[in-house]
Amino acid sequence: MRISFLGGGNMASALIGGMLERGFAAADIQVVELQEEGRKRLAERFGVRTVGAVDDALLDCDVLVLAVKPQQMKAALAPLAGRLARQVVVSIAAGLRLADIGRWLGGYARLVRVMPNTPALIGAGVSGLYADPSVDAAGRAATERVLAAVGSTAWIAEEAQMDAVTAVSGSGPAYVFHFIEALEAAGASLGFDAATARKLAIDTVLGAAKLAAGSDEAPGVLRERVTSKGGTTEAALASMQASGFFDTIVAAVKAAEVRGRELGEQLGRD
Ligand SMILES: NC(=O)C1=CN([C@@H]2O[C@H](COP(=O)(O)OP(=O)(O)OC[C@H]3O[C@@H](n4cnc5c(N)ncnc54)[C@H](OP(=O)(O)O)[C@@H]3O)[C@@H](O)[C@H]2O)C=CC1
Ligand SMILES: O=C(O)[C@@H]1CCC=N1
Repeated sequence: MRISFLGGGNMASALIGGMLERGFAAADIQVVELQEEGRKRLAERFGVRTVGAVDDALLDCDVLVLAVKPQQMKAALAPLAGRLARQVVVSIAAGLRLADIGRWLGGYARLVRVMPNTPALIGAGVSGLYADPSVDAAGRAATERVLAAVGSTAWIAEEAQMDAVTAVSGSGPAYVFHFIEALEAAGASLGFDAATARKLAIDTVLGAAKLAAGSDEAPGVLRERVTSKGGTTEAALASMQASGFFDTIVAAVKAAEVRGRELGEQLGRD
């Protein structure tokens, strides 16, 4: 299977790195990227073919992944209009709706909307996938093969729910990194050197996530197991509750979902 990327930034790099780790061949992957520096980095790091503008070789692929920022998409698709025939076009852009992408492509419906996340780089991503009803089983299978190589996948029933996927798992790693930053800062403020504070914070999140992933019990039950009556965790959780930690996270995810819908509506007017 040949895969081409339009845009070679953060997310394309995470996907390509994860795919190569899982046995995809560099010779089957191509990237069109505007930045010369970006092209050099991709070629050196991954050994993939990079070009500065769309060419026929780039379009000779089974799956074309659209990995430019939502605001860049319409302009980036202009050179592709009327040149696609068999490729499954997979957009990973936040917010953008398939109908608008299809229109910008001059009327093309073999489209799948996917929301991956950056842990794809180490094969630990999770992606939500939504296919235009006109995409056949082979097109869905090809898309799933790419994303399953870099993590778990879930087909989403309604395109409108893709903004919620974006808010929960697409942006989600940033929330977790922010939590790690806070735990690390707390450790440092309690006197640990930087390296020790970081190790304690990261290994705690890693261990807790692994425990939750491997357990039949809900995270809330696992939380209760840490929380001894009258102990230290209880004091911390009471402090979190008093400052609205849980509601803050829920509100943040909702803000991301709203922003995704806004992006789709605003950019789709073009
Ligand atoms: N980062 C993440 O965690 C996730 C991102 N996404 C989605 O992935 C997409 C890419 O995000 P991300 O990788 O973070 O963004 P980046 O800005 O890192 O990558 C986009 C790259 O595409 C380049 N580019 C812009 N226009 C064109 C063009 N016409 N042809 C070729 N290359 C072009 C950009 O160049 P320049 O720098 O000059 O603009 C940039 O290098 C977005 O739509 C985002 O919503 C989805 C899931 C997670
Ligand atoms: O922040 C963003 O808009 C993109 C989409 C999900 C993660 N990053």
